[in-house]
Amino acid sequence: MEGAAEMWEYLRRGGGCAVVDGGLATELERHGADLNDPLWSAKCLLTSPHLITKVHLDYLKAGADIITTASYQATIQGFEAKGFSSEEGEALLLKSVKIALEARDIYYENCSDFSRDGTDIGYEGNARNRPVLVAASIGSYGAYLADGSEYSGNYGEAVTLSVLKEFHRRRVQVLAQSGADLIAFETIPNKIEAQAYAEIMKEEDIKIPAWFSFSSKDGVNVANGDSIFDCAEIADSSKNVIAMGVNCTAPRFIHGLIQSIKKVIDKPIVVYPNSGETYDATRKKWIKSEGVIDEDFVSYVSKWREAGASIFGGCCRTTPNTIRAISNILAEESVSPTPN
Ligand SMILES: C[S+](C)CC[C@H](N)C(=O)O
Ligand SMILES: N[C@@H](CCS)C(=O)O
Ligand SMILES: [Zn+2]
Repeated sequence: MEGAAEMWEYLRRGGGCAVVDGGLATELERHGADLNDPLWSAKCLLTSPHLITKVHLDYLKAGADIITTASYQATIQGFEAKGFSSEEGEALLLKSVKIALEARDIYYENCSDFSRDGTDIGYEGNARNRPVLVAASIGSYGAYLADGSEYSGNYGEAVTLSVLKEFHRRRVQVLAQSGADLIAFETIPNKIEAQAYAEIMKEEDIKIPAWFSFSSKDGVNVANGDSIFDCAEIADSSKNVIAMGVNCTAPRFIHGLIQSIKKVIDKPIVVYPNSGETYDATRKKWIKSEGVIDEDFVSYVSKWREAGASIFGGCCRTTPNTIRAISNILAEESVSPTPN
């Protein structure tokens, strides 16, 4: 896949849309992983890679077309803080992609076993006429800080554009050569970090495409208050960016954000909200938001599609059940979108 045109074609082959997986860390925790660690879900790369494989497979079986790797909070700097060398850190980044690629192979193999002898082994949703994509996750600098800053985007004045570029550069280079199909820059809380990613991809002549996905706390701006229109312009002008959208944001904010993004870009729009709960970074726990009810957001997916989004999934506190429900709703609708 090279540019947004190929992404549109990929979507067309799936009836106009695609399904991303749901919360990876959420599922790792549900299966017993303790993520109370600065590496958060990336800790499982060290302690329980088999669980990561299982979660990828569960999402593929639930109908995900795109799976995201366990590298959200995997940074070379974070691994170094644990005593690893930079080479070992790079190897762990590559390991996150290898696990996802292997899960995809297992899934394909089981799908073809299913069609060969007709035995139902639980691999539903396998009537695909396009490949599963592996998206290498890159969490923001705020994710590395491990204090919930990906929901504030306030990094302080010392964290300039060039600081962010040097922080992210090597990880982008390593993941671009990992065998992943694309890079998912996730939970971006401000404009400067999107700018840093766009400049790195240009300067390093990154050959794989990427999506930019932002976090928001109000449905109007991105998390730190920067304009979503400005962020969309950065995404629009980067050749590598094949989709842009919003993740780990409360479902009630998604509709308005899609409408804003749609005003600026012609590229596919990706949305994968969280459950609407709030993250307590001190206790590393999710807390029910008071006074606001985010009903089960799966019922909003058709409206989001009408508003112009075409890639749907879930983020923190969503599960394979969420993804199965989204996949079923989209399969029922299946009409081709047109670029705006
Ligand atoms: C998307 S948040 C829930 C990831 C975890 C956070 N960066 C932390 O380390 O607490
Ligand atoms: N891909 C990450 C995003 C966290 S905001 C996860 O699902 O755990
Ligand atoms: Zn999330």
